[in-house]
Amino acid sequence: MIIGPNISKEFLSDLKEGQLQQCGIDLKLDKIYKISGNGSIDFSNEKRVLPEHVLIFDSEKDEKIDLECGIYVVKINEKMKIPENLAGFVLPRSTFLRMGVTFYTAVHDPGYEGYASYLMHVMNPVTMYKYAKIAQIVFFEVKNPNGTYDGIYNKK
Ligand SMILES: O=c1ccn([C@H]2C[C@H](O)[C@@H](COP(=O)(O)OP(=O)(O)OP(=O)(O)O)O2)c(=O)[nH]1
Repeated sequence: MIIGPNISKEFLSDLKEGQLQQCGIDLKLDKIYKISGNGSIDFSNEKRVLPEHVLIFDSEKDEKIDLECGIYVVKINEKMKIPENLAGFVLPRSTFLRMGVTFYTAVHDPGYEGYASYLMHVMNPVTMYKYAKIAQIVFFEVKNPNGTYDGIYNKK
């Protein structure tokens, strides 16, 4: 069952009026990065190397950005702290899909704390303004979770 926004709003910081949806919560754009260089990954993560993320937009300083087609990494403005019995899933706002833009996202684990990042695929040029609402997070209960998240992206 989805945990409704009147409960899940407690897991997110910096919420403004107008972010609560019917079953989830809209997330705001904070920063946009270009990916530069290659990544590397193996089974144990020993050989994990992340490519460089080059900052091209910061909502704190910039008003808007015109984005060409391509892929970008976006960081959201809300700090989330997920309870140990829940997980979060993020979907793009349908407005972005209608514009030819989407976000690829992974599982937000029980116990995760931080500012999440998503891959943004711009398939049709778009102008984005600071703190635009980009995607929606919904939370689900996890029965018998296998511990809580304590990986390299925690508290980032
Ligand atoms: O699209 C997403 C999905 C999740 N997260 C955050 C929350 C999640 O709990 C954490 C780690 O995600 P995941 O477990 O998928 O990462 P990993 O690549 O397996 O990293 P690790 O080796 O630290 O588990 O990153 C994001 O920033 N973006």
